[in-house]
Amino acid sequence: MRTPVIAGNWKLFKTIGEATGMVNDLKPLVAAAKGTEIVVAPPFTALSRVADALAGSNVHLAAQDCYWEEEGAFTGEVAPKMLKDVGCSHVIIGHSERRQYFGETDATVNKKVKAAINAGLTAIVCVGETLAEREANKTFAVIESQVRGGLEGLPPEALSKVIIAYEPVWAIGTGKTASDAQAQEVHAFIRNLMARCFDQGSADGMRILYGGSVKPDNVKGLMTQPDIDGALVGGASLKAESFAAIANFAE
Ligand SMILES: O=C[C@H](O)COP(=O)(O)O
Repeated sequence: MRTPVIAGNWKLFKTIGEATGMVNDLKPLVAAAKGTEIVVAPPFTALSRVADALAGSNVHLAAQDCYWEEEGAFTGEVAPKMLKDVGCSHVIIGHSERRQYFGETDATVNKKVKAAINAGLTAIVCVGETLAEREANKTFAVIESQVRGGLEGLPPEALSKVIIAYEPVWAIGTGKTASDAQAQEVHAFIRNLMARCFDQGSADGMRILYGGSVKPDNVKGLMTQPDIDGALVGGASLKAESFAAIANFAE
Protein backbone atom coordinates (compact mmCIF):
# COMPACT_ATOMS: atom_id res chain seq x y z
CA MET A 1 0.00 0.00 0.00
CA ARG A 2 1.57 3.28 -1.10
CA THR A 3 0.85 6.37 1.00
CA PRO A 4 -0.66 9.05 -1.26
CA VAL A 5 1.23 12.34 -1.53
CA ILE A 6 -0.33 15.71 -2.27
CA ALA A 7 2.37 18.36 -2.69
CA GLY A 8 1.85 22.06 -3.38
CA ASN A 9 4.54 23.87 -5.33
CA TRP A 10 4.09 27.56 -4.71
CA LYS A 11 6.74 28.57 -7.26
CA LEU A 12 7.54 32.32 -7.20
CA PHE A 13 4.52 33.29 -5.12
CA LYS A 14 3.90 34.49 -1.57
CA THR A 15 5.67 36.78 0.85
CA ILE A 16 6.36 35.48 4.35
CA GLY A 17 3.09 36.93 5.63
CA GLU A 18 1.10 35.42 2.78
CA ALA A 19 2.81 32.05 3.21
CA THR A 20 2.24 31.79 6.96
CA GLY A 21 -1.34 33.01 6.54
CA MET A 22 -1.96 30.31 3.95
CA VAL A 23 -0.66 27.45 6.12
CA ASN A 24 -2.52 28.73 9.15
CA ASP A 25 -5.71 28.54 7.06
CA LEU A 26 -4.72 25.15 5.64
CA LYS A 27 -3.86 23.27 8.84
CA PRO A 28 -7.39 22.87 10.25
CA LEU A 29 -8.79 22.06 6.80
CA VAL A 30 -6.50 19.03 6.38
CA ALA A 31 -6.05 17.98 10.01
CA ALA A 32 -8.19 14.87 9.53
CA ALA A 33 -6.27 13.69 6.46
CA LYS A 34 -4.08 11.27 8.39
CA GLY A 35 -3.49 8.81 5.56
CA THR A 36 -2.02 11.30 3.09
CA GLU A 37 1.43 12.86 3.02
CA ILE A 38 0.64 16.54 2.56
CA VAL A 39 3.53 18.78 1.54
CA VAL A 40 3.90 22.49 0.80
CA ALA A 41 6.86 24.05 -1.01
CA PRO A 42 7.07 27.79 -0.32
CA PRO A 43 9.84 30.01 -1.70
CA PHE A 44 13.16 29.85 0.21
CA THR A 45 12.52 33.15 1.99
CA ALA A 46 9.41 31.81 3.73
CA LEU A 47 10.72 28.35 4.72
CA SER A 48 11.77 29.22 8.26
CA ARG A 49 8.56 30.96 9.25
CA VAL A 50 6.37 28.38 7.53
CA ALA A 51 8.29 25.64 9.38
CA ASP A 52 7.38 27.34 12.66
CA ALA A 53 3.75 27.66 11.58
CA LEU A 54 3.58 23.97 10.61
CA ALA A 55 5.07 22.65 13.86
CA GLY A 56 2.90 19.87 15.30
CA SER A 57 0.71 19.66 12.18
CA ASN A 58 0.41 16.89 9.59
CA VAL A 59 1.73 19.14 6.79
CA HIS A 60 5.32 18.64 5.67
CA LEU A 61 7.71 21.26 4.35
CA ALA A 62 9.57 21.14 1.02
CA ALA A 63 11.97 23.39 -0.83
CA GLN A 64 11.63 23.96 -4.56
CA ASP A 65 15.28 23.23 -5.40
CA CYS A 66 18.68 22.63 -3.82
CA TYR A 67 22.34 22.53 -4.78
CA TRP A 68 24.48 19.40 -4.66
CA GLU A 69 27.43 20.66 -2.61
CA GLU A 70 27.31 20.80 1.18
CA GLU A 71 29.09 24.15 1.41
CA GLY A 72 31.58 26.31 -0.44
CA ALA A 73 31.90 29.30 -2.72
CA PHE A 74 28.63 28.86 -4.61
CA THR A 75 26.92 32.23 -4.39
CA GLY A 76 23.16 32.06 -4.32
CA GLU A 77 22.89 28.32 -3.76
CA VAL A 78 21.28 26.44 -0.87
CA ALA A 79 22.59 23.07 0.38
CA PRO A 80 20.35 20.13 1.27
CA LYS A 81 21.62 20.12 4.85
CA MET A 82 20.53 23.77 5.14
CA LEU A 83 17.05 22.73 4.02
CA LYS A 84 17.04 19.95 6.59
CA ASP A 85 18.20 22.48 9.17
CA VAL A 86 15.30 24.84 8.42
CA GLY A 87 12.78 22.04 8.79
CA CYS A 88 12.31 20.63 5.29
CA SER A 89 11.60 16.94 4.85
CA HIS A 90 11.23 17.07 1.06
CA VAL A 91 12.77 18.92 -1.88
CA ILE A 92 11.51 19.26 -5.44
CA ILE A 93 14.25 18.58 -7.99
CA GLY A 94 14.31 18.98 -11.77
CA HIS A 95 11.02 20.81 -12.23
CA SER A 96 10.49 21.56 -15.92
CA GLU A 97 10.69 25.29 -15.20
CA ARG A 98 14.20 24.76 -13.79
CA ARG A 99 15.09 22.68 -16.83
CA GLN A 100 13.63 25.25 -19.23
CA TYR A 101 14.79 28.54 -17.67
CA PHE A 102 17.79 27.63 -15.51
CA GLY A 103 19.70 25.01 -17.48
CA GLU A 104 18.86 22.04 -15.27
CA THR A 105 19.91 18.77 -16.92
CA ASP A 106 19.50 15.11 -16.04
CA ALA A 107 23.13 15.20 -14.83
CA THR A 108 22.51 18.08 -12.41
CA VAL A 109 19.24 16.50 -11.32
CA ASN A 110 21.17 13.32 -10.53
CA LYS A 111 23.72 15.17 -8.39
CA LYS A 112 20.98 17.02 -6.54
CA VAL A 113 18.97 13.85 -5.90
CA LYS A 114 22.01 12.09 -4.41
CA ALA A 115 22.89 15.11 -2.25
CA ALA A 116 19.29 15.49 -1.05
CA ILE A 117 19.01 11.83 -0.06
CA ASN A 118 22.39 11.95 1.69
CA ALA A 119 21.10 14.87 3.75
CA GLY A 120 18.03 12.86 4.77
CA LEU A 121 15.53 14.60 2.50
CA THR A 122 12.95 12.97 0.26
CA ALA A 123 13.53 14.03 -3.34
CA ILE A 124 10.49 14.77 -5.51
CA VAL A 125 12.02 14.27 -8.94
CA CYS A 126 10.11 15.86 -11.83
CA VAL A 127 10.01 14.46 -15.35
CA GLY A 128 7.81 15.27 -18.32
CA GLU A 129 7.67 15.73 -22.06
CA THR A 130 6.95 18.89 -24.03
CA LEU A 131 4.04 19.12 -26.46
CA ALA A 132 6.43 18.84 -29.42
CA GLU A 133 7.94 15.69 -27.94
CA ARG A 134 4.50 14.16 -27.37
CA GLU A 135 3.39 15.00 -30.90
CA ALA A 136 6.57 13.43 -32.24
CA ASN A 137 5.77 10.22 -30.30
CA LYS A 138 8.82 10.72 -28.11
CA THR A 139 7.04 10.75 -24.75
CA PHE A 140 8.32 7.39 -23.51
CA ALA A 141 11.85 7.98 -24.79
CA VAL A 142 12.02 11.37 -23.05
CA ILE A 143 10.62 10.02 -19.79
CA GLU A 144 12.96 7.02 -19.87
CA SER A 145 16.01 9.19 -20.39
CA GLN A 146 14.97 11.64 -17.64
CA VAL A 147 14.22 8.86 -15.13
CA ARG A 148 17.39 6.89 -15.92
CA GLY A 149 19.55 10.04 -15.92
CA GLY A 150 18.04 11.49 -12.78
CA LEU A 151 18.26 8.29 -10.74
CA GLU A 152 21.49 6.86 -12.15
CA GLY A 153 23.76 5.23 -9.60
CA LEU A 154 21.24 5.21 -6.75
CA PRO A 155 21.20 2.01 -4.70
CA PRO A 156 17.72 0.42 -4.59
CA GLU A 157 17.44 1.14 -0.86
CA ALA A 158 17.67 4.89 -1.60
CA LEU A 159 14.46 4.73 -3.63
CA SER A 160 12.29 4.89 -0.53
CA LYS A 161 13.48 8.52 -0.36
CA VAL A 162 12.48 9.26 -3.96
CA ILE A 163 9.10 10.31 -5.31
CA ILE A 164 8.70 10.79 -9.05
CA ALA A 165 6.41 13.52 -10.34
CA TYR A 166 5.25 13.10 -13.92
CA GLU A 167 4.39 16.54 -15.21
CA PRO A 168 3.72 16.85 -18.94
CA VAL A 169 5.07 20.31 -19.72
CA TRP A 170 2.08 21.07 -21.95
CA ALA A 171 -0.27 20.59 -18.98
CA ILE A 172 1.52 22.88 -16.53
CA GLY A 173 -0.36 26.08 -15.82
CA THR A 174 -2.34 25.73 -19.03
CA GLY A 175 -5.60 24.32 -17.72
CA LYS A 176 -5.01 21.33 -20.06
CA THR A 177 -4.79 18.29 -17.80
CA ALA A 178 -3.60 15.02 -19.27
CA SER A 179 -6.58 12.69 -19.49
CA ASP A 180 -6.74 10.06 -16.76
CA ALA A 181 -5.76 7.43 -19.34
CA GLN A 182 -2.86 9.49 -20.73
CA ALA A 183 -1.47 10.03 -17.24
CA GLN A 184 -1.98 6.40 -16.19
CA GLU A 185 -0.21 5.17 -19.33
CA VAL A 186 2.93 7.15 -18.49
CA HIS A 187 2.79 6.30 -14.78
CA ALA A 188 2.60 2.58 -15.61
CA PHE A 189 5.53 3.03 -17.98
CA ILE A 190 7.58 4.70 -15.22
CA ARG A 191 6.76 1.93 -12.75
CA ASN A 192 7.77 -0.76 -15.25
CA LEU A 193 10.94 1.17 -15.98
CA MET A 194 11.75 1.29 -12.27
CA ALA A 195 11.35 -2.49 -12.11
CA ARG A 196 13.73 -2.89 -15.06
CA CYS A 197 16.31 -0.41 -13.66
CA PHE A 198 16.10 -1.49 -10.01
CA ASP A 199 13.80 -4.25 -8.80
CA GLN A 200 10.09 -5.07 -8.64
CA GLY A 201 9.82 -4.31 -4.91
CA SER A 202 11.26 -0.83 -5.34
CA ALA A 203 9.00 -0.21 -8.32
CA ASP A 204 5.92 -1.37 -6.43
CA GLY A 205 6.75 0.88 -3.47
CA MET A 206 7.58 3.99 -5.49
CA ARG A 207 5.15 6.90 -5.26
CA ILE A 208 4.52 8.47 -8.67
CA LEU A 209 2.66 11.78 -8.67
CA TYR A 210 0.88 13.50 -11.53
CA GLY A 211 1.28 17.24 -12.02
CA GLY A 212 -0.25 19.63 -14.53
CA SER A 213 -3.42 21.65 -13.91
CA VAL A 214 -4.63 19.42 -11.07
CA LYS A 215 -7.76 20.96 -9.51
CA PRO A 216 -10.38 19.82 -6.99
CA ASP A 217 -12.68 18.82 -9.84
CA ASN A 218 -10.23 16.59 -11.74
CA VAL A 219 -8.26 15.00 -8.90
CA LYS A 220 -10.78 12.18 -8.43
CA GLY A 221 -10.32 10.68 -11.90
CA LEU A 222 -6.56 10.91 -11.64
CA MET A 223 -6.31 9.45 -8.14
CA THR A 224 -8.40 6.42 -9.02
CA GLN A 225 -5.85 5.30 -11.63
CA PRO A 226 -3.83 2.34 -10.33
CA ASP A 227 -0.38 3.89 -10.80
CA ILE A 228 -1.16 7.48 -9.76
CA ASP A 229 -0.22 7.96 -6.12
CA GLY A 230 -0.86 11.65 -5.70
CA ALA A 231 -0.36 15.06 -7.22
CA LEU A 232 2.16 17.86 -7.50
CA VAL A 233 -0.08 20.90 -7.59
CA GLY A 234 0.86 24.39 -8.74
CA GLY A 235 -1.84 27.03 -9.12
CA ALA A 236 -4.48 25.26 -7.06
CA SER A 237 -2.06 24.90 -4.14
CA LEU A 238 -1.91 28.65 -3.57
CA LYS A 239 -5.29 28.84 -1.85
CA ALA A 240 -5.96 26.84 1.32
CA GLU A 241 -9.49 25.83 0.27
CA SER A 242 -8.59 24.42 -3.15
CA PHE A 243 -5.42 22.70 -1.91
CA ALA A 244 -7.30 21.19 1.04
CA ALA A 245 -10.04 19.94 -1.28
CA ILE A 246 -7.39 18.11 -3.33
CA ALA A 247 -5.58 16.75 -0.26
CA ASN A 248 -8.78 15.57 1.37
CA PHE A 249 -9.88 13.80 -1.76
CA ALA A 250 -6.74 11.68 -1.70
CA GLU A 251 -7.79 10.21 1.66
O1 LIG B 1 4.77 21.85 -9.80
C1 LIG B 1 3.60 21.96 -10.19
C2 LIG B 1 3.28 21.94 -11.59
O2 LIG B 1 4.14 22.71 -12.36
C3 LIG B 1 1.84 22.08 -11.93
O3 LIG B 1 1.44 23.41 -11.96
P1 LIG B 1 -0.14 23.74 -12.24
O4 LIG B 1 -0.90 22.91 -11.27
O5 LIG B 1 -0.26 25.21 -12.01
O6 LIG B 1 -0.39 23.32 -13.65
